[in-house]
Amino acid sequence: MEAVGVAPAPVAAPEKKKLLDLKDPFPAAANGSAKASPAGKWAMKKKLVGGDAGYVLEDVPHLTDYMPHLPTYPNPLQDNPAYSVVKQYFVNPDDTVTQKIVVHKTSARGTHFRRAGPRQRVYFQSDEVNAAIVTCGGLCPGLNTVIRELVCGLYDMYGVTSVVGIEGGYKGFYSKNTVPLTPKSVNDIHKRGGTVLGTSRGGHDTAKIVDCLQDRGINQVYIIGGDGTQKGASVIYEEVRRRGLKCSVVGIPKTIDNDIAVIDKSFGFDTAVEEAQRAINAAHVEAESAENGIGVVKLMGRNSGFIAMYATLASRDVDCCLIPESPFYLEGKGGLLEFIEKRLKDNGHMVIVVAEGAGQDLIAKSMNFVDTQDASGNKLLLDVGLWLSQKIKDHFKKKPSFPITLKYIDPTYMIRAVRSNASDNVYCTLLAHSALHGAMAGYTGFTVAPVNGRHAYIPFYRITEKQNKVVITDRMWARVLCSTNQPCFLSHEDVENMKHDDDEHHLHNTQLLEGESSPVKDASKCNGTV
Ligand SMILES: Nc1ncnc2c1ncn2[C@@H]1O[C@H](COP(=O)(O)OP(=O)(O)O)[C@@H](O)[C@H]1O
Ligand SMILES: O=P(O)(O)OC[C@H]1O[C@](O)(COP(=O)(O)O)[C@@H](O)[C@@H]1O
Ligand SMILES: [Mg+2]
Repeated sequence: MEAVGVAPAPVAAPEKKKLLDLKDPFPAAANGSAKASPAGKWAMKKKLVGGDAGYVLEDVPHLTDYMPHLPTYPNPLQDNPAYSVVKQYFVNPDDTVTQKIVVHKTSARGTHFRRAGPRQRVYFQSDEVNAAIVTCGGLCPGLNTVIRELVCGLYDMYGVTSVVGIEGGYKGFYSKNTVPLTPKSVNDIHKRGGTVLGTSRGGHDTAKIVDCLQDRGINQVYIIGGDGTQKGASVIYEEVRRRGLKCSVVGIPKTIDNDIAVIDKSFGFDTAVEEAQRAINAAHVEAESAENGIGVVKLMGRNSGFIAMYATLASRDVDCCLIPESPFYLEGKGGLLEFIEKRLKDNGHMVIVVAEGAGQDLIAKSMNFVDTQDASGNKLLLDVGLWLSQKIKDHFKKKPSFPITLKYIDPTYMIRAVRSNASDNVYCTLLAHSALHGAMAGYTGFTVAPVNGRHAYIPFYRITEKQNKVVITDRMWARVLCSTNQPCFLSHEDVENMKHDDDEHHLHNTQLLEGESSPVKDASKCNGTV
């Protein structure tokens, strides 16, 4: 393997591989010795390793990057009867996971991530570990399962008995006492929605959080949360490294919005989509039973319309799905109101699913609204469901010969407050295990998640640099348009511009190959119904 970049500086790598940490600015510091300069100056550098045929490993940091002489120990799992029957239980140190699995014979091998899983040697002795777990941001089905499996996994697989919970999100590090977590105390929590630790927005104070880690001797911290949380975890890692602490900082991605880049899908998303079906069914039953019945359902999805899109595809009762990524308009030819009228004339009823982040520009314009933010800096949204329902009612009021019955259903918090379903539970278990295997093996500054079905350790910057969005020039959105037969609200010119804007996104975030076009791209007829 050869290094990509400049001025490679060899370091003692975890698995005796010749990994090269490029431009590593971190001098090895004694454990606990804080330095004066701010963490920002030590911002995370990429750790890239090149190989044959365009292979690149975007590796994650390791404690030995800045503490090169750490001792290692045999992994206690090798004596665990549950795992002794597993052939090749430990992950081969050379295993990496490819970001793209659709390739041509001439394609470069491209970006890879380090494969998650247990290593033959670990960097912590069982009785040395003091682990902490925190949950941040909005609720999501499966949070309790991840907490449970971290606690039980550390106990059962690594004999770790010191695990504490941080209550109420990031601010809990410096404003609350910790709660001890044991397999007994977490035994049943996966059967409940929410998070037993509590959560919050805002309150991230890097210095105070790392002071807490240092004061309490916490040397593994598991941070469960969405894009905002992972940004917070990244700066905590930088500060931990700057202070030269032996502490693995591990991110576990959470959000029902499914807006986290690179990863296959975030946990709880499936459960939320399933729960959304109940609201859509209700809307459909109500709509079907009334004269010109319209059911409007608002679903979560601040910046990304994945829940609305998947719930629509799963249901097949939806006539129109509106998401933040696809602008729409109400009045005139090709507009939503014209479409509603036509669908009601054809079918006598209809269901509209709208993601909460859709149409925000339209509402703001009609209300002269000033932007406000939540404690984490997320833009507070206007209620598109109420607004849309009112606009539809106003429109049909002007047509007394066309009476409608509209029911607005807002199940927003219901779809994220439920317990996780069976498949999310299994997913959460694997996530937790992958996370703790990584920490025990000395990796740090990473997020764990499946990439093309294989769990991988992903550097924080790849998770936080952009949000995952529905690509409306991609095949999946075309499937929605096809199933609902709704207008795509775009002119030929819009589609052309979008093709250009989405090209980079396509090649980066989807399995499309250079030069390959998606059906909607080709369907530039898309200024009416597709
Ligand atoms: N850029 C950032 N740097 C540090 N901390 C952040 C950043 N953005 C958000 N956070 C913190 O992460 C936590 C969760 O963020 P939030 O956006 O509310 O939810 P989510 O993590 O689900 O996206 C909050 O406590 C917030 O203060
Ligand atoms: O009202 P809250 O708790 O701030 O949450 C609302 C937001 O939380 C979400 O469910 C998820 O957001 P996060 O991933 O940032 O937690 C969004 O869909 C929604 O806009
Ligand atoms: Mg977020």
